[in-house]
Parts: sequence; structure tokens; C-alpha cells
Amino acid sequence: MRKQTMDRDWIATAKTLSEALPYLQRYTGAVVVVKFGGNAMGDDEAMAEFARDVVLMKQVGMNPVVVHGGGPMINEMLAKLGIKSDWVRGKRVTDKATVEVVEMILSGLVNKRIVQAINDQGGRAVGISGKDDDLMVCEADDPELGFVGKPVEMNVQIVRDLYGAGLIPVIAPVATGVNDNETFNVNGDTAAGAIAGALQADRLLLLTDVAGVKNKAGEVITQMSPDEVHALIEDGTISGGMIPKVETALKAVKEGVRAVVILDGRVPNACLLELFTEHGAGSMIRSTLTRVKPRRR
Ligand SMILES: Nc1ncnc2c1ncn2[C@@H]1O[C@H](COP(=O)(O)OP(=O)(O)O)[C@@H](O)[C@H]1O
Ligand SMILES: CC(=O)N[C@@H](CCC(=O)OP(=O)(O)O)C(=O)O
Repeated sequence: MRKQTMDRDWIATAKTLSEALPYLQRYTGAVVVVKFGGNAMGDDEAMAEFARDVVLMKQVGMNPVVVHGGGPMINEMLAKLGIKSDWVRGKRVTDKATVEVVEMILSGLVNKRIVQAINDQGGRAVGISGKDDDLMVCEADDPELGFVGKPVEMNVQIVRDLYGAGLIPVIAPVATGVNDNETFNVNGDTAAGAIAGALQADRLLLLTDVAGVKNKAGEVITQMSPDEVHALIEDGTISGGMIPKVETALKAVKEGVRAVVILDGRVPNACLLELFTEHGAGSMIRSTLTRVKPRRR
């Protein structure tokens, strides 16, 4: 009996692998930008699982590019230092003292934790920030927000060079300014969208701590057009941290990213579920004008 169960498990595993073939073929060489949000990071085990998915993506011929957040980790350090933060439309009001903590935590602690996790799974990750090779040059987003950056110039050749050399870029959303000596705190979603747009990525996956974008009844909306997203922001259904996420999605799609998916990064193997199975995951946003294959579900 036990042997029969084991046989069934192995058969199911083989079937899953076999069913992944068309997706593996479709995504060969595809550039997939994955935004790994602070709330999606979880414990060491969850981090290892995420890292394993990224390494698998690379192994099967895709070009994963990780852009991360780290809001909760910044909050923790600011609290230790007794620095208070205010939020406006999902973005942290960032003064001089705050931007120093943001850079220290994002480019240091969080970036290197992800790099290490990927390398532990046999990948070759290299951590950089938006400052390296002037990858992301910013202007102030809004005077009310202080040193919060809006990307105005993208130089993504460094990212292409890294993935072209077999490496997995891991990017912290900290940027240089148009003027000398400026440092900007960039919302992780905004940074991921700008990088995906400049790379003309095939997919942008925004990993977060909810199953997707929810409607008024709390149900996940599996597919949305830009017009539908605008309506949900207008009527307040989309609020807080989800606003920069969907705004990023809209901008990225406009800039040529084929599709953006907002999904729950805490679900085991979230990226693989979205990319390699019939099921798909989360909420997909794409322009109705973009020619893509029908949604797989
Ligand atoms: N319509 C909506 N659907 C889903 N989540 C929403 C919606 N409106 C607001 N949210 C909030 O947005 C949060 C995700 O944004 P955020 O906390 O900034 O995530 P992350 O740290 O992963 O970037 C969700 O946890 C949820 O509380
Ligand atoms: C301007 C702004 O809000 N920057 C974010 C950057 C980190 C981030 O985006 O982290 P999550 O993805 O984990 O939310 C912050 O200071 O928290």
C-alpha cells in the first residue's frame, strides 16, 4: 500500500514536470523582473524557497532580475533609532536622517541577505543598488515626500551585462540624483517597474502579502485592464501600499512590459506557480492593446 502511494507521488511529480514543458519553452530567454517586498520575505525558510525558485528560473534559461523592498526592516531600524516615519499615498516621507537608514538597510542588510540566500541555493547572485553604474537616476518625486525619488533616467546595461554573464542581479531601490551627492529612497515597486520597463521585460512579478488585488467583496481580481485599475483607485477599493503597486503595473505595461502580475509571495513556490503551471496566480494587469497569449487558466 505504502509503495503504491509512493508510486502515485512520483507519477504526479513526473506529470507536473511534463506539463511544465510548454511554459519552459515559452519562457526561454525571457526577462522576468521579480519584486520581492519586505512583507513577502518571511523567515529564513521562506527566503530559501524564494531563492530556490529564482535559481530554478535561471537554470531553465530565463533571466530573472530581483528588485527588493524592505519596508518592515527599515521600520525596525528607525524605531530602534527613535526616528518617526509618516506615509503619504503608500510612500515613506524621507528626511536626511531617514534616507541614510534606508540606504544602510536596503543596500546592506536586505540586499545581502537575498544575495546570500540565492548563492546558498547554487545560484550566482550579485547585489547592487540603483546607484551602481547610474542604473537609476532620480528627481524628487514630490516636495512633500523629501528624499523620495522618481526615476527619470534608466541605464540598464549593467543589468543586461550581469544576466548575460550568467549572474542573477539583486537590486536595492536606492538611487542617485540628477545633482551630485543626492541619495533617493525609491519605493520598491516603483523601482521594479522602472527597471522592467527599461528592460522591456516579458513579465514583472510583484510579490506581496495578499493573494492579489481585491474587489469590494474581497475577492481577488484575476485579470484587469488599465481602465479597470483606474476605476478601482478612484472609488477607494485600492488603497495604501497597493496604490504604488498598481500604478507601477500601469506604467510598466505602458512602457512595454508584456504583463504584470501582483501575487502572494508567501505562498510556497509563488513564482513557479505563476510561470510554469496552468493555474497561474494573483492579479494580472496588461494592456488590452498588447498582443499576448491568452491567460492560462
Ligand atoms: N484592493 C486591494 N487589494 C489587495 N490589497 C490591498 C488593496 N487595497 C489596499 N491593499 C493593501 O495593500 C497591501 C500591500 O501593499 P504593501 O503593504 O505596501 O506590500 P509590500 O510590502 O509587499 O510592498 C496589502 O497588504 C493590503 O493591506
Ligand atoms: C519611498 C518608499 O516608500 N520607499 C520604501 C522602500 C522599501 C520598499 O519599498 O519596501 P517594501 O517593498 O517592503 O514595501 C520604504 O522606505 O519603505
